[in-house]
Amino acid sequence: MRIQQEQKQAAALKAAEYIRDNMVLGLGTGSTAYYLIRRAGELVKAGMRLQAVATSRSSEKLAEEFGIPLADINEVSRVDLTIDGVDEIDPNFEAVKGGGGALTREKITAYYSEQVIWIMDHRKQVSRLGAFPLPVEVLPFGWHLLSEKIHGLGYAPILRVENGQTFRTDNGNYILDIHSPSPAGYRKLSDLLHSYPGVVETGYFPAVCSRIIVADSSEVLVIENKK
Ligand SMILES: O=C[C@H](O)[C@H](O)[C@H](O)COP(=O)(O)O
Repeated sequence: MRIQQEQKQAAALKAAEYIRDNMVLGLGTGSTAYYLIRRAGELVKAGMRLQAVATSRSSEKLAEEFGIPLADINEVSRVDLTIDGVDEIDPNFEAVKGGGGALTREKITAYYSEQVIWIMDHRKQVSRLGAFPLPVEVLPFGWHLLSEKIHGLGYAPILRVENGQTFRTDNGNYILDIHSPSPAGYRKLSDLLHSYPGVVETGYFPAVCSRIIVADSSEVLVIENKK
């Protein structure tokens, strides 16, 4: 476990080398992004001028704790670089995100960022997406009918529960976690889900990253997305 945390930290520290003075920085969410936010705080303390936009309330709190100036995403004219974690990523840089429920804000921030770096320990790399269920953010209104509809298509959506309570995203919505019977099908499934009223966003991320940074027990690899 400790080794895994060290790998997350190593990937985050490498990614922090891409942060430049005066950047508007998108802060990801999760245990890997934690190390990045902490490092960004150190850079600010050392004199770097940064403005950050957070992909979740938890990352916003961390940014405050580490002294990183925050901006509302609706008040910035650009995001230069977003650094975030992933739950699974395949060799084509397609990813599943949203294990922490932050997928919608993460996707918006990633799409409008000049550059995106995904950081991870090597366990996140898979040959095909599918072992991690696809998180789907849905409106509470009508979620049950939507869930039945998805069930009727042959999937098994599970309403996310945390500490005995229905999980609520930072946007006040629910999460359905969907295991796919066809592991290669997350892109198709995501497109289909977008056609249903009540679906806010899915955790399937096309290859929007500029590069990924992967750490294992011996090295930290920077892999460029050349497409
Ligand atoms: O909603 C959460 C995010 O998508 C995270 O980036 C993802 O779950 C990875 O988190 P961690 O770095 O804790 O494994």
